[in-house]
Amino acid sequence: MNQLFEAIDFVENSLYEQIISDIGTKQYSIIENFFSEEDVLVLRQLLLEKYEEDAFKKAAIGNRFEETIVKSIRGDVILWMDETKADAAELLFFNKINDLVNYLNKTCFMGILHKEFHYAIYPKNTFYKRHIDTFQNDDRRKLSFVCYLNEDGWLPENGGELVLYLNENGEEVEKIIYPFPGRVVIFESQIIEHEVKPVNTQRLSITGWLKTR
Ligand SMILES: O=C(O)CCC(=O)C(=O)O
Ligand SMILES: [Fe+2]
Repeated sequence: MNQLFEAIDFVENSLYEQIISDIGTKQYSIIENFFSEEDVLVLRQLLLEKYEEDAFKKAAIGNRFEETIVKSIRGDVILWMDETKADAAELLFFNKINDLVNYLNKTCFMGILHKEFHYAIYPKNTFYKRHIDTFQNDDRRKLSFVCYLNEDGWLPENGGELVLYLNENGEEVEKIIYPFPGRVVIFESQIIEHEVKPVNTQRLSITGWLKTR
């Protein structure tokens, strides 16, 4: 009986269906205005406040001794988000994410049980070299999620484009994505190599991963 209720309760969401179909066919999806202008404004304000509080740590891939190597790979500054301590603006963010996750689990049996998100700032002249988002011996990251919090009027000459390296019929193709505010990019963490090109102007975002187990 419960199952019957759930089936009747289910409302198809065309945006989520588009994401599912994109990921199924090309392993990535770009969604414009996943977050409204208002949402972006509030989240950007919050990110900048936290940055000023100096809460951000230099993004690190290894230990201190590897810092020079790290800098030559990635130059962003990150702060992990904590859903259990989320304020109103962050709750708004997590509510949208959770809604999407529930839909994916219900319709595609994706088995997403965990998630992790961090704010990121790329100061001028920083970048993130070509990489894949799964660590060795850890394949729990299923979908990568990036949401851009830049100001309106972000120009291509500001740099900082996300480049996805796609395989189309055996050929490598570069998909260039500008970090326009409100835009969200979702892609298969285990498959898609990507990089962030050098930025000429501070670049703001939230990045996260939807994980199994
Ligand atoms: O900010 C982006 O566009 C991508 C960031 C990224 O690749 C990462 O943090 O792993
Ligand atoms: Fe990445």
